[in-house]
Amino acid sequence: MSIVAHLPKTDAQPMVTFEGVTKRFGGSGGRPAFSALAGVDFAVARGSITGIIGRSGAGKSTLIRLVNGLETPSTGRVAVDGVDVGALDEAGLRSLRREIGMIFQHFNLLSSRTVRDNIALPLEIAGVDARTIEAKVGPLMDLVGLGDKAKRYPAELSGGQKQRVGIARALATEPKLLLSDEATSALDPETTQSILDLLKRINRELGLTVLLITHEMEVVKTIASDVAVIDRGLIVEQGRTFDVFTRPQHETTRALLSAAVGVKLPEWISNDLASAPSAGDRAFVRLIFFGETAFRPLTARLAAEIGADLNILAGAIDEIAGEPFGSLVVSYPADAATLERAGRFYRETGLTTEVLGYGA
Ligand SMILES: Nc1ncnc2c1ncn2[C@@H]1O[C@H](COP(=O)(O)OP(=O)(O)OP(=O)(O)O)[C@@H](O)[C@H]1O
Repeated sequence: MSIVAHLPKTDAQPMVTFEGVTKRFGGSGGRPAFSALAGVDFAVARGSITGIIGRSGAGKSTLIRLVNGLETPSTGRVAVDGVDVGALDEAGLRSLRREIGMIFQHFNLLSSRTVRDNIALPLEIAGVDARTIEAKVGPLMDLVGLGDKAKRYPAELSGGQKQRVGIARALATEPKLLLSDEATSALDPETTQSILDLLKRINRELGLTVLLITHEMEVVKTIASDVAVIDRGLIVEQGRTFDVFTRPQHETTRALLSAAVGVKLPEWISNDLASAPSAGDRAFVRLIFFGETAFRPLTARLAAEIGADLNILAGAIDEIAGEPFGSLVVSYPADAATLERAGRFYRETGLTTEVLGYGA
């Protein structure tokens, strides 16, 4: 066990840390090795809901399997609550896994067991006595809203109800960390929302840290306080969800988010835009409102600054990790005098803008 395990735990100590983690698969029998993780440094803050997003094959599942010791790093170190996962023996891994709950896309319930018995399973495996199990399972069923379904079998439940059983089962051993592997990907939008509400409530009320991997940007946008973007085995961007989603820096993040955040111009306009203005062109600009700017009447002032020739083409108000965020696409003449006036206005007001291009 690592020496870090003996240090006092503070809020500042992350729940999970990845330090220089690489993971290679294969490489035996003359086959080339494949590098699924290429050097990951990353921390999951205690009490956070942290999302990991990335395209298919980017390394999300590998990352999460390293946390509960289903995989071991080729190099580097993964620690959960200060404990080096790679240094644990079988008994150590068993006790670590009791402290980590996991929920899955396809729920992984045992079809021959009732709701109650599915939730009790991890406690039975841990050797907990029948009376304690009885005392724990009832409140767990109530917590996930299935108090009246104890004797039902998985086949009798909807997808959302099955995931609620999965969540109750994951919480049975009172874990400090919940890993979620695409837990809402098989659910419709309304059911997804109710499961996300439940995860948010569990995070808040039980203080449980949640690490989730997903290809659904909406999931991260709705509940994750923090996010990391993984691309070809590397974390290319990480930070508070609001910051990363409103000001994405990396090309992969921008591509993943393009449909999920703010507004887009219709393609028939955006396809024809040039990167520099020609005579008589208009500038197409996205204005982004957040924090203080979300509440100031800046559009009216911009119109006053630019004159009557301001077109509002698209707009949306959104919420990211509980914070309001608005975006507006406008166009105005791209002559030097107007561009200068608009630029001055953006500098003075601190408004965030993105020039989409120039066109007729
Ligand atoms: N056991 C394994 N043996 C060989 N290659 C593997 C193994 N596990 C994963 N890989 C490869 O590592 C890469 C990352 O896989 P991983 O499952 O972590 O990606 P992912 O981001 O979770 O993708 P998805 O969203 O499609 O599940 C993929 O190219 C995958 O084929």
